[in-house]
Amino acid sequence: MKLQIALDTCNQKEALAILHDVADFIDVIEVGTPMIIEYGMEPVRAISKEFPNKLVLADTKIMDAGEYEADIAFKAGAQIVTVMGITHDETIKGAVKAAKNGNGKILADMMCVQNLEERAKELVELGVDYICVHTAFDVQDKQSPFDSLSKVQNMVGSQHSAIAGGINIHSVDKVIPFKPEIMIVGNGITGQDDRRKTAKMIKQLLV
Ligand SMILES: O=C([C@H](O)CO)[C@H](O)[C@H](O)COP(=O)(O)O
Repeated sequence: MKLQIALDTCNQKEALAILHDVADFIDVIEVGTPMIIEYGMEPVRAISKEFPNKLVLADTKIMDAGEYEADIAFKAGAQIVTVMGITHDETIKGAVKAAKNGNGKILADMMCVQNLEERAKELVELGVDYICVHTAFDVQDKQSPFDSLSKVQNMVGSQHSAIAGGINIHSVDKVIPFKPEIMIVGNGITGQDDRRKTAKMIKQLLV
């Protein structure tokens, strides 16, 4: 199980400082969507250069122009790029093509997908590597991603599954029994007073 840190609401300097603090316990570094909206691919370039031994994920949440947009992120140094699972198959196929050309992987974000199991199966058949059940920031006070994880795993297996959305040290135990390939934690690490200690504790729970 890989631990992915989501860097959402920081600038590049802050992101690098957080990463130097916690990198020992992190497998995948996510340059989050808010960061990409504010700074483009620059943090992806800088972080992949600074941490060549970590996987870097660009949370582009691609909805259209799959090949063109995914290609931009792979060329900037990302090894994993995200696309919205709800979008057109043509967009998914384009992103998968860019991943093949860039020797990278695609993670599909299942936010807003209603037919979760059916769509997860289709996406893996289209060549998507990871299916991520995800509770959006904006609805985390009333929803959680935990129940969706087993549904996805029943269709595509744990090796293709990922989970995100409000996970923290107190809720990790709801994820561990399912052993998804990637568990994503944003504010549950970045928003803590002692980020290094929190990241270490979470990572220790995963192995
Ligand atoms: O993808 C995310 C969100 O949609 C904002 O772009 C977050 O990176 C993801 O939810 C993980 O962050 P936390 O919910 O703070 O753990």
